[in-house]
Amino acid sequence: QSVAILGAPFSKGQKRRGVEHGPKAIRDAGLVERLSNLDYAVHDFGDLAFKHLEKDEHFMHVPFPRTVGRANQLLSGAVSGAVGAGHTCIMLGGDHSLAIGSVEGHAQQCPDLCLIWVDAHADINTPLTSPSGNLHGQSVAFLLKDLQNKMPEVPGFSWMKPFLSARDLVYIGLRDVDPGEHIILKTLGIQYFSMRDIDRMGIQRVMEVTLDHLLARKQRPIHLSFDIDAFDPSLAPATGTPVNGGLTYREGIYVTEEIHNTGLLSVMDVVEVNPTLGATPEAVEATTSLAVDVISSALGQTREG
Ligand SMILES: N[C@@]1(C(=O)O)CN(C[C@@H]2CCCCN2)C[C@@H]1CCC[B-](O)(O)O
Ligand SMILES: [Mn+2]
Ligand SMILES: [Mn+2]
Ligand SMILES: [Mn+2]
Repeated sequence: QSVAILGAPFSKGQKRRGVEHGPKAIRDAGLVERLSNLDYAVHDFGDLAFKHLEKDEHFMHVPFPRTVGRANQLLSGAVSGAVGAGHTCIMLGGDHSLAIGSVEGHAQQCPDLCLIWVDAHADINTPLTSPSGNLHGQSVAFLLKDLQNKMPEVPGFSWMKPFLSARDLVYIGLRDVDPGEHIILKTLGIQYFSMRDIDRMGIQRVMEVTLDHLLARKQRPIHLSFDIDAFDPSLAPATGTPVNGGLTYREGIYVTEEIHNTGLLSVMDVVEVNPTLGATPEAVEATTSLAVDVISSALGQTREG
């Protein structure tokens, strides 16, 4: 059992400073020690070195398209290499635009992967529907074959093409979905469990239906893309787009325990931890230790010893 840690100190998928410090903050919260205690051989690959491209004009109202595209091209190669070397890979963000490269690199090794997106947001805007232009809110749209006819050619992304089918994706934790995203979710028939669904069904049933939807027909590798803002802001305040009414600690841990128990977790992203946005050091520490807890749980740390 070996795990690779990949730091991705990147922030240009959104406009707030500080999320590039996420990887260091999560490591400083004791990630390597916690995973070593779980009997993993831990390979910390350090942080990727992202170049900021000089000329990188907006595409429509989308900022830094070439910088984001190039960062994801680099990340894709790194994730592909780590998975190809037989590691379970933990990608530490950085903003959620990094999921483009993380999932794409994973799919190079595991083309039949399925994707579980844990997030307050759907991150499925296209450049045409996005209210902000920020690419961290468009990541999924770059991955889906089903959206190809709705996506313009964004400069910086010619190195990749969409590969994921809508049926191979499930969302958990949605509570702030833009109108354009809602239309896409409904049109593509994407399976999602909003916070309302969690209130109605309970997290146990949500995980049962999620894993049945994705794995009943065929067992295959899981990519878990975990946005820390899926948690209630009272638990994870140090993040860029907090939304009230999020996952409890126990719901989040149950999600990752169930995913661990499939034995199929292959890559996990933990993104949008922004240590500069905590009001106090305690708020930052709460957020970073929560990130370490969910990673540990996804990798087999149990509550029952
Ligand atoms: N859909 C969004 C986008 O900008 O595309 C708009 N939203 C912010 C907006 C604030 C006002 C009320 C409605 N929501 C952020 C989200 C992206 C989150 C990216 B993630 O990686 O944090 O999930
Ligand atoms: Mn601008
Ligand atoms: Mn997100
Ligand atoms: Mn989010």
